[in-house]
Order: sequence, then structure tokens, then C-alpha cells
Amino acid sequence: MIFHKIHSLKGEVTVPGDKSISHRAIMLGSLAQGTTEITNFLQGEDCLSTIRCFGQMGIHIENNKDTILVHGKGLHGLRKPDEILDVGNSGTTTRLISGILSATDFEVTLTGDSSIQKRPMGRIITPLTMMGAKIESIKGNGCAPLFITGSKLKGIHYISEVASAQVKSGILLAGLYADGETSITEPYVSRNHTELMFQYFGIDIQTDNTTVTVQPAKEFPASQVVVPGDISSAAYFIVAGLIVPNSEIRIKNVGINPTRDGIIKVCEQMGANITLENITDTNGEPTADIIVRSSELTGTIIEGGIIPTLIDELPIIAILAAVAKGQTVIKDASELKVKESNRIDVMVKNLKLMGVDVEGTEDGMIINGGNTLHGATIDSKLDHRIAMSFAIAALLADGPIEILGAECVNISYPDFYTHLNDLSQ
Ligand SMILES: O=C(O)C1=C[C@@H](OP(=O)(O)O)[C@@H](O)[C@H](O)C1
Ligand SMILES: C=C(OP(=O)(O)O)C(=O)O
Repeated sequence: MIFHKIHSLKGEVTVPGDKSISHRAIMLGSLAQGTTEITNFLQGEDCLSTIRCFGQMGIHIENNKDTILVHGKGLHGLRKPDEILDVGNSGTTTRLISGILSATDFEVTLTGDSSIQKRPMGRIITPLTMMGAKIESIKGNGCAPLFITGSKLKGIHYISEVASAQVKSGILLAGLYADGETSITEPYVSRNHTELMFQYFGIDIQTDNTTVTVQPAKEFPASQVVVPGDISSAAYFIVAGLIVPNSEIRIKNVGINPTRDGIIKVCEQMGANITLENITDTNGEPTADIIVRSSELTGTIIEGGIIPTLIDELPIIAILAAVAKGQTVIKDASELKVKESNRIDVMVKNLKLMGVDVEGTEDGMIINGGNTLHGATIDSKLDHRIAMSFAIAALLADGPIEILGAECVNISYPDFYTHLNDLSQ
């Protein structure tokens, strides 16, 4: 696909439902007793993979697009799938479902696409094994395919080396089945959607700073979940509205949970004109309309505890930094290397092709911004966040940007190009 410079961005956009919350709604709906109704569910390939996996384990899930009905069978209602469970491209599905599969009374093989088969699963195998789970990396390389034998689990207190909501959530889901309390401490607070949704479904869970503790669950009833818009999808339009001259856009109904809103803080730190309106609460998750206007931006330092709150936004933040005047330093973000692609290497390589002064480091990037962006051919490596980031960079480039593998946006935002086109003037 080829993208060109535009004059401005104007109008309103409603981004799709939050990916993290959509996954969790299917999982908890499947484990609840009765029918959970989910609205504004993300119809992206990753969340459809979660639906497919629970369907294979006997959960009847009606996908009527506007509403999803999950006919939950309670905590012990899953049945052994006839075939391998395929998570597609979704790390979230893999790590969260592993926590549940650890506690069943059957064996299962879990795998995914070539990207998933390179992503580290030791971080979930280690704590789940401490709980009594039996998980084997079939190729012995700490990655999927995984062979999981459901077992009796015990509660542990786990200190995680990474601030990862996927690790935390896998452990908390296993903790529902443990014989005692389970807790996890992480170096920084990662997104807390699992905690909020456990609470919403009536599960006993407590958070104390960086430690989360869950009690063994009793059966809990189905509920209704309204999924807020995904701030990680809104991020592309936040940045586009800031960097393209004469722009003003409203992004409606976006989740602004403080464990996810690092992008707003960083933009403000860089001088962005951003306002939040219609702030409200959607089943425990704060949401708002985000209004962005073109702004003069300056570089900044992004490091430490803010990193987990904007981890998926770092590729588009790198584009913002390439346009801002002065230097932006991104540190403490080595997790970027183990996402759908090595997002440090892929961003640095492609930004260089556009003429950006950028250097990759062990745990981030140093970007000297403010120079003209040039046309180039960008290989997305089939990473949705990379494809969307460069589609936004193209809006300012002095020549066409060709994106290879552009269709990978279907993972998290199938209507992305249509929405971008609708806002473009
Ligand atoms: O829990 C989640 O829903 C997610 C957690 C993050 O991963 P890590 O927990 O591995 O950092 C994020 O990158 C991913 O897109 C979604
Ligand atoms: C890292 C991501 O997702 P996952 O880990 O679920 O594949 C992402 O969406 O950027």
C-alpha cells in the first residue's frame, strides 16, 4: 500500500474497542456461570483468536458483531479441545490462556504463527510451574508450541523481573484455581485491566502498589461488559493530529486508565495541545473524548515507570520524536525487542530509510528530530504497530511511503486505513 502527504486532519473518529479488555472479557465470560454480553468488542484477528480457542474448548460464543454473547460454563466447564489451540499472532492470548490451561483436567497443545513461536514464554512457564503446572516448550527453546497438562495448583508469591500485564494476568488467572492466596509483585505497575475486571465480576482481588493478590475463586455469575475504545489505537490519531499542520480531531470514547495513558503524558511533556472531555466510567475503566490540535513539539526523555503505560505506543512515539525539535531518548524499553517484531530494530531501520537521525540502543532509541521526512519503502515485518506508525509518518513525508505487509493492521485495527482516510483533507 502507498501513502502520501496530506494537508490536514479534521473531524471525529471512534476507535475500536480495547484489545486487552476484549480478550479478558471473553476469558472471564467463559469462566463465569451464565451468559455475558460484551459490547464494543474489538473484532481484530487477535481477539478473534481468543474466541476461537474458547470455542474449541466447548464455550458457545455468539459473535453478532455489535454484541458478543459468551455462554459461560463456570470455572470448571472447559473441555479438552479436539485439535491444537492456535493463538495466531496474539501474545496476550498465549500468556493469559496458559494460566487457565494449567488448572484444567486435560492436556492441550498451544501454538501460534511464526512470530508467536519466537516470543519468550519462559516468563510464564517459570511461575506457573512453581504453582504446580506442567508446561513443556515442545522445541525446548522456551517458546510455543507449548504442551500443557492441567494440574492441581498451589498459591505462590511471585516476584516478576518484568513489568508485564500478560505475566501478571496469567498468574492471576491460575490463582483462581490455586489452593490458597496467590500474589505477584512487579518492578513497575503494568496495565491493570485484569484486576479491574476480576473486581467487576466479583472475584476477591487486592492491589497494594506493585503487588496484586487474588484469592481462590468461588463460582461467579456472568455480567455485561462494555469495552472502551483502545488508547493504543487512538495513539496513531493523537500523533497524526499533533504533527500534521492545521489539524483538529476528536477521538471519541477512549480508555484513559492511568496504567495505559503514558502517551498522553509524554505528548503533554513535549508541548502537545491535548484536551480531554466527557470523562466518564465504563465498568470501572475511565474513558474520555480526546481532542488534539497541531502543536509545536520538543524532544523529551521517556524512561522508568512510564514505559509499561505506553509500551505498545513506542513505535508511534518514535515517529512523534522524529518530527519534534531536539532530542528524544527512550530508555528501559528492552521489552520492545520481544513483541510481534523487534520493534527497536525495525523502527530504527525504517526511520533511517526516511532520513531520520536515530540510533538504536540496548533498551530503546535516541532520536534527533526536526528534519524533513523522506519517501521510502517500509517493511512492516507484519507487525501491526509498525505498519500503522509509518502510515502516519507518511502524512508528512516529501515523497510516497510504500508499506509492505500493510494488511497486518487487521490484528488490532481492521478499519484503520478507512478511518485515516475519512479524517484526511
Ligand atoms: O496484557 C495485555 O493485554 C497486554 C500487555 C502488554 O504486553 P506485556 O505484558 O508482555 O508487556 C502489551 O504489549 C500487549 O499488547 C497487551
Ligand atoms: C504486543 C502486542 O500484542 P500481543 O503481545 O498480544 O501480541 C501489541 O498489540 O502491540
